[in-house]
Amino acid sequence: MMKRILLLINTILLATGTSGGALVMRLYFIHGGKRIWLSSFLETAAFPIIILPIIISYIHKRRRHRSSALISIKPPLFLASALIGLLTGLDDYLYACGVARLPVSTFSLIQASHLAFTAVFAFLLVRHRFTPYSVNSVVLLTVAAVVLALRSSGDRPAGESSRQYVIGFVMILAAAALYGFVLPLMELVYKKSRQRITYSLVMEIQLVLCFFATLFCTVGMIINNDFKVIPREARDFKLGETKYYVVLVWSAIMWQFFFLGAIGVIFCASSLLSGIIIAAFLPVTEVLAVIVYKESFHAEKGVALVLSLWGFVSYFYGEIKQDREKNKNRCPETDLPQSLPPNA
Ligand SMILES: Nc1ncnc2[nH]cnc12
Repeated sequence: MMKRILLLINTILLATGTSGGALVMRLYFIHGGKRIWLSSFLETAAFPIIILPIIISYIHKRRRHRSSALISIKPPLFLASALIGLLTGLDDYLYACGVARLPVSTFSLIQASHLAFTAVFAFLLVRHRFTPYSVNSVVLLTVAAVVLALRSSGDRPAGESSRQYVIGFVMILAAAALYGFVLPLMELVYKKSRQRITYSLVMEIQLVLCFFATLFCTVGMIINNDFKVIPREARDFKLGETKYYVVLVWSAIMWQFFFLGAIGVIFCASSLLSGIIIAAFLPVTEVLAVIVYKESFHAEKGVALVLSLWGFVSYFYGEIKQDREKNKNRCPETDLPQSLPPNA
């Protein structure tokens, strides 16, 4: 029961973060923001906010066991999280390059390949067992993103050279592949860990991961002089100086939700489900962009939204069905030996 509540909370965090983060990042670029390293830095820079829930969880633990430590992460898990953090830092940079350079539709198409990469790596790294429902869900979500991208022809942003466009394309594809690798890698780390993984340990992992990703992007910002440019960029920001800083702060908070949600969903369910939620909320982001940024609405966005909701529901229906069958098999009256796992 507790795991179900945690799954719900983390799904909400991931969904809010994936849509909100992308929308706020786009707001930054639309209104005159240009710094790619700064944007990637913001993806993980709000990591100190995670210290608060870690302390709350520690106070709870102390009530039950006087000997509990504030930080329980051991060196092997720390090292693995640090390594995944560095990969995430690189991924953040690639992702920000794509968001800055590509029109939304092309970006969506390539983002969709993210789910395919996650599915392949989940199979290779953690031997994820697919059910007809999860396969159906992956296919529907991929089709949804392709539909979204059908309008991409000829919508290269004004003033952008084709070389810049190709660079953006390659960068976002690399980000999709890398993040499609990182999610199952995290699942593998949970599986192989000698330490028992609890949710408070997941938050510690998030802290270490985001610290190293931020460190990676800080180096990029220093080399590119981003820190010095911030006051000037704020003065020139089309929405005004104060709003510039508000946008930066909200971007950091939204992305923190995204990353905690992603590794939290892996803890409660699987890396594939994280990928499915990210893909399912892609059309939601597009429809929200129509509402809040008055971007043009076309039928493809509506169709993509319906397909992705269908894919999302299909996945959960399969899970619920599998759960029910498992429970039925445990029931004494139907106590026949089951040689085949449900939905195999
Ligand atoms: N760094 C990132 N942030 C948000 N979404 C992503 N998808 C792939 N990489 C990502």
